[in-house]
Amino acid sequence: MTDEKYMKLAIELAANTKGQTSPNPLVGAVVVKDNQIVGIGAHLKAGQAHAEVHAINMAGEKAKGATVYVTLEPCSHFGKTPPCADLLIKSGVKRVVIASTDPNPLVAGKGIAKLKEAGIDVEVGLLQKEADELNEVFFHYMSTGLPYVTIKTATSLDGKIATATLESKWITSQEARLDAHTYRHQHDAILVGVNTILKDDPELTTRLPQGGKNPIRIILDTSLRTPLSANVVNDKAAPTWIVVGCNAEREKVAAMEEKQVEIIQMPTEKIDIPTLLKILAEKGITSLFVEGGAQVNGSFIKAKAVQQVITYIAPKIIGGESAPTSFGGEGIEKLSEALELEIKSVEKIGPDLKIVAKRKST
Ligand SMILES: Nc1c(/N=C/[C@@H](O)[C@H](O)[C@H](O)COP(=O)(O)O)[nH]c(=O)[nH]c1=O
Ligand SMILES: [Zn+2]
Repeated sequence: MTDEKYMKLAIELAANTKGQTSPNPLVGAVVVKDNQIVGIGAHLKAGQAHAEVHAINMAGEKAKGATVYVTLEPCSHFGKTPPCADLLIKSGVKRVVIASTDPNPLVAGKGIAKLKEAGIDVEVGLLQKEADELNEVFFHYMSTGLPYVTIKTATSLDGKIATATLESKWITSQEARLDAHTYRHQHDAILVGVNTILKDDPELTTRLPQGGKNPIRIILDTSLRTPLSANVVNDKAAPTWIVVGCNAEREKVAAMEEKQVEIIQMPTEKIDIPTLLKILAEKGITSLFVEGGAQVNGSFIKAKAVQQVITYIAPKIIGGESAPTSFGGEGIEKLSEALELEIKSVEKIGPDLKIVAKRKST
């Protein structure tokens, strides 16, 4: 098998733990000796063993003189677990092939330097593009200190998210709605505006046939209009945080806290998205799934606080100039101010279309 084939396996191992490792990166490792795979591993959960540890443990004695393929530069600092670079040196591997270098300024290049000093043959950059894409959330969070934001919209062919009388259930198909739940599993938190709570009383949980992690539920609700009877307040299916302005009534705040809802009070009357993102990042949110509605989506676009937009389009025409579209707010005047993205994929999901678009990497 060529180097590429082993690195593809390591990337595959990492890709399959998506949604499990946050706030840590996705990492896969494969140990090969005399053209035989003698150990494989992936980082499974933050705080637990790194991918290299699982793979080297599985290889045992066979690690001596072996080649290790790892999707991210081995760590060289004492985090929750001892450094992988030291483990690789101790286990006597001969060669280490790395896809991505670590973006964390504290570690970048240190792991590679340690391995080279120990006389290990190190090669960097094999399938780096695929491996970097895998960790776009982790790299974004490390380099900006802010959560990676995905906005999901679901519209008719003519771009409406509801009729003029605000009926919206359902525009897209069951298959498309189910597909969106994969992103709920993969993101640390899901965010909607209070209008969605008042209109749909949603659960905002991950209901995939194969199961999945429920994201933390974040509600933007400046004057705390979320009813105490709402699903997200009572079902205890996941933590619920409600973001309010500084003028939210103290009694309402107290009543919500009584029900174990966490209230995030902004220092300003209105909710400022960039300030909110900093607060969420400090609370460990590395990825945020924004499911609208139009007003909330509009505020994220205005703040240019989005990395990925996922649009589901149903082959239906709703019409009506007052029927709402995906992005509310005042919008832009000049086309040159439009948020530029690039389309990454277009696919059919049941009768609907799914378009994934991403911000051009700056
Ligand atoms: N109206 C539609 C959607 N609407 C999305 C949100 O407005 C819903 O309140 C939210 O998905 C409900 O979450 P739940 O209670 O956890 O199921 N989303 C879609 O993909 N297609 C639609 O046609
Ligand atoms: Zn490590």
